[in-house]
Amino acid sequence: MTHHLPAALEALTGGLVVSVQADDGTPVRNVEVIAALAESALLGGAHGLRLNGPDDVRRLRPVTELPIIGLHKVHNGIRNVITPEIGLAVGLAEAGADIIAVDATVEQLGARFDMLREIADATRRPVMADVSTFEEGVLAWENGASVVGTTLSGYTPESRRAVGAGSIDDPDLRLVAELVAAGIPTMAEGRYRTPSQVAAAFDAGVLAVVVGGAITDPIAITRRFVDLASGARA
Ligand SMILES: CC(=O)N[C@H](C=O)[C@@H](O)[C@H](O)[C@H](O)COP(=O)(O)O
Repeated sequence: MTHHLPAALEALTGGLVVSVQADDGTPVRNVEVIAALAESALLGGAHGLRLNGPDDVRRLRPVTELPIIGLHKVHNGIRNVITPEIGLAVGLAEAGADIIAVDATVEQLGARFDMLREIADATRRPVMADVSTFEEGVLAWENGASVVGTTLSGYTPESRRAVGAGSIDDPDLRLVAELVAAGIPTMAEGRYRTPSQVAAAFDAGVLAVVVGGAITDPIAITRRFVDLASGARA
């Protein structure tokens, strides 16, 4: 395995990446609104952005030289799958993404983990493998991923079993620790909601942490406060 850390990942090391995404049909799902949120994140000191779809990547590319992780979500009827086709990955690279995020779950790839290396070769970009379990992280690392993200823990049948008694509301810091212990460059992503959770991931030795909804989803943020309002608790 030839594994050097690509420049775009060097640039993210020790940093916070802000994921700016919105579901179709929500008021935030507008390229200019996404751009405003992303630019705000950059003003706040984000070290990079994670963006869904070539339109958003293309809109933000001239705004920053910091790394952009691009992904292309496709709904498979049950959940969003992340960049399931090589053509979608190439589209993200052409739009200006520095790193391509790919769904690297057994649920999605089955035995086709070599697709990760094909995407890296076709795009000439490092691949971030979004995994849900430790085993998937190892497979992804052995098949050409440059970094592994804990993004999909809790979103596949395999990972829901593994999380078991742990709260599905919390980030999967156990998976983070396992990947780091195996010497795999790791991005902590998925359900990081508080600064202390982010600090815990850095303490565990991750390369970077990705925070999404806690910063960029006003609907989810509002809901969390509303749930604590006395009227809702009655
Ligand atoms: C599961 C899935 O499709 N995750 C997506 C991956 O890009 C995004 O919807 C998440 O917002 C992102 O991973 C950041 O996570 P959080 O928003 O929990 O901080």
